[in-house]
Amino acid sequence: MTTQVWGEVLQSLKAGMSANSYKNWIAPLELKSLSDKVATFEVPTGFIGNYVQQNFGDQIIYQLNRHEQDVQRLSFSVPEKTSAKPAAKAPRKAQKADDTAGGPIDPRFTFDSFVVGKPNELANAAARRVAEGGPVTFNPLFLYGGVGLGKTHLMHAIANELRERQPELNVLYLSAEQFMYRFITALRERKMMDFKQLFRSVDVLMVDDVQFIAGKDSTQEEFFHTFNALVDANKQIIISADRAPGEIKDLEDRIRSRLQCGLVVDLHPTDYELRLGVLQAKVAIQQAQYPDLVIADGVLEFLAHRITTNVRVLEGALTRLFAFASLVGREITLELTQDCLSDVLKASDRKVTVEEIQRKVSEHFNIRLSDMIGPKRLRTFARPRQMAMYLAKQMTSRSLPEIGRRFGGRDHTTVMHGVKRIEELMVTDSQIADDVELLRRALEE
Ligand SMILES: Nc1ncnc2c1ncn2[C@@H]1O[C@H](COP(=O)(O)OP(=O)(O)OP(=O)(O)O)[C@@H](O)[C@H]1O
Repeated sequence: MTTQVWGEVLQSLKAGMSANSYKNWIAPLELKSLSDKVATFEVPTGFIGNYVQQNFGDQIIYQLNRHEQDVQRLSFSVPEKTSAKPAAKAPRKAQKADDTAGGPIDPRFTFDSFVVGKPNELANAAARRVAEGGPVTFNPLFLYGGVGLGKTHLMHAIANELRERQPELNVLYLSAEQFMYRFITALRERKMMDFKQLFRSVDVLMVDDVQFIAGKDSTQEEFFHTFNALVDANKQIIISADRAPGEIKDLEDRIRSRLQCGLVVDLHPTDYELRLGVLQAKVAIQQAQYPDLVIADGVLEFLAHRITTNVRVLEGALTRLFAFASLVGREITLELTQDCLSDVLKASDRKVTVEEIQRKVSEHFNIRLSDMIGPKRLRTFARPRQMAMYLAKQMTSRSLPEIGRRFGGRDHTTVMHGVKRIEELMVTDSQIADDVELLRRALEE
């Protein structure tokens, strides 16, 4: 397998998991060989190998096969030099653990670079309040929401702001996975006193993706003690998770109730305005890198409508688009966008089908579905039909001939004509523009 293919597999894996999981478990993998349907990786420690096998093994095999590699099993090996003589290495490791107890803070994740809209305004306000570093008013601050909606970004923004305002504060950010990893290492190396001391000496503790410790009894136990010690000492704790405390399964009740004691705020799924805002902000950053690139009108709006999954996917799509356009040296048009991002667009429009669009539009105009699809040319039917064709073109990745087939076997030129007609009317007739927007929103829900 070429490095390029492995690079693509890594990208696919990255898209399917949290940034922390990727960083902690997948990035350290070094593919050594691939033969007899076995992919062999070198890993820094046996623990990582076992962990990856149990938790990500199926995903890795699936993605390898998706990229045309015939793999049925994974094997992990630890290179000689790191596995040998653990006793001799112990002091160095302990030293390193102290230096890098937390994950690094990304300097790009600031409040300035965080775009605020209705879905995240409360979370943003709460995070800002904590970042002011005044007296602890709510403890913990519990941020939750779906994948890629900005939990990690907000936590890093708090850390960045606190470090600037009060550099003397000991701010520790780490993922729940890292917490567990440090805990297990401390147990194994009989360094529990160091571990406890380290975590009890912080002024602000941030633990990302806390749902990860659910079902892991001894880690939960240690987390509980750390949490209590810090709250008792009036130190700020900030926690994030992919769901509300009450919905995390296999979490001990005492931890759950502790987590609910402070302020619990959620990041809602993005809406169109927020997505567009994020895109505009990211474009400004990208254009600093590729100053010659031109982006055609309507491209950002198209992306904001079509990629509704989460901000990470949106951001990834834009980066890819810019890199592609700079390689081919062309303006970013709608066509180029559709070409370059066909897979992302396809994946994110699974939700809306042409049939749903037809149903919604016929309900909206109070006509029968059979009349929309049928041959009648009366404007009462033709206009809604054209609107449904337009929405199908915008909101799904179906080609014009495919759309035509779903509209009673019409030719692709008829669909093209319909789409154009609606585009023209949207400029001159505000009623049509409103109808389209209303329908689009209804379909996105
Ligand atoms: N409102 C926003 N404004 C600007 N960028 C954002 C916003 N929301 C998310 N992002 C960006 O999207 C990407 C994913 O966000 P982040 O890693 O914070 O998500 P998350 O909620 O922690 O996801 P996960 O559960 O996968 O860890 C980051 O690059 C982040 O900067």
